[in-house]
Amino acid sequence: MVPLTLLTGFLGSGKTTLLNALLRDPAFADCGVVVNEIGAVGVDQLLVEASDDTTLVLDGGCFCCSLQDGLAEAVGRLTRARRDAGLPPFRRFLVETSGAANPLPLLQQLIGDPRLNRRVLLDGVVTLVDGILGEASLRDQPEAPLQAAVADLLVLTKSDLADAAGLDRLERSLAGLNPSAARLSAVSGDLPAERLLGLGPDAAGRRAGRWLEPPAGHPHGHDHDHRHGGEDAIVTASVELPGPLDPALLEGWLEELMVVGGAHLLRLKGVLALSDDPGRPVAVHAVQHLVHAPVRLERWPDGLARGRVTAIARGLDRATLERALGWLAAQAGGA
Ligand SMILES: Nc1nc2c(ncn2[C@@H]2O[C@H](COP(=O)(O)OP(=O)(O)OP(=O)(O)O)[C@@H](O)[C@H]2O)c(=O)[nH]1
Repeated sequence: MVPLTLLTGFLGSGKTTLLNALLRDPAFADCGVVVNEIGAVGVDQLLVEASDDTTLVLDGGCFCCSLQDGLAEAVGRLTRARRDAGLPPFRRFLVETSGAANPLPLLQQLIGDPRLNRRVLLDGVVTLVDGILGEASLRDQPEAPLQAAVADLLVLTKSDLADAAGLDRLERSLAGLNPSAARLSAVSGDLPAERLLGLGPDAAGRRAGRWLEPPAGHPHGHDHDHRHGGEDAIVTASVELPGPLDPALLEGWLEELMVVGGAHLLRLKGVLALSDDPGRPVAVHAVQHLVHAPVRLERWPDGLARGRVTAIARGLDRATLERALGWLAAQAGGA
């Protein structure tokens, strides 16, 4: 399985700038690149500094609407072209979404489309947030809070131009929208490329702790009222699971959650012990109605001593989400 990093973020937030910086780093050698942008002419193709046989620009629409098969086809085409050219296989894929994209359909494709999930494994969603315009985008643009809510890593850009008070407000908004994502600042794509690797739960279990950062200094279940206030607010909840869970019980709980809250669930992530093999926890991952097959880890990840599940939803009452997670925690001997 080839790890795939999804780079998203609102228009002009610095995605192509970061992409180019990453492609110059040895950590991203042998990387296939897919760029999606809306518009008749692929401007970003001119901007992405990579050779033609590693990069594909899809400019006929957006992954989340008219180009629904686009990513699967692009990954397949790049892989075949690489093989036909006698080059070593790609070690990673980087996918840059269009700035106006809703990332949920793309995440669903990565989980549910066999043409993708047999070939690539999501190794993290990296969302860029403009240090100057980010707060306004989160408030005024429906896609921006979705992009932030599904991130594994949030990168604040343009801190060289933004004022400290504004950045602080933005940090707090982001912590509320997505308390379990790590946050970094980058100026013109300048960040340690290594920090973007291993953002998904790898089978060795070393890095799943990164995938599921503990909610950092922010109250659990915080409501966020970015534009979609009231019924459409983004809510989060996170629980610890001290003991193992019965596998059938977890399965039943996930099924029930999908029925009750699937349409509202932006992302559910968890690392937890099952009673059949508590020393080798499983990583669970769901986006809306789609649940990824649990990934069995070889050991407990660094930085994670007990199970944890985090959920982010939109348009679901916070108490309902907390109740659902609380019930699961209680089955695992938690509060
Ligand atoms: N000062 C400053 N400028 C930046 C930074 N990051 C990106 N930029 C500039 O911001 C502008 C937009 O950056 P891009 O990398 O094209 O942003 P994008 O997210 O790919 O844009 P779209 O493809 O239109 O969504 C460019 O002029 C960049 O040079 C930063 O950290 N500081």
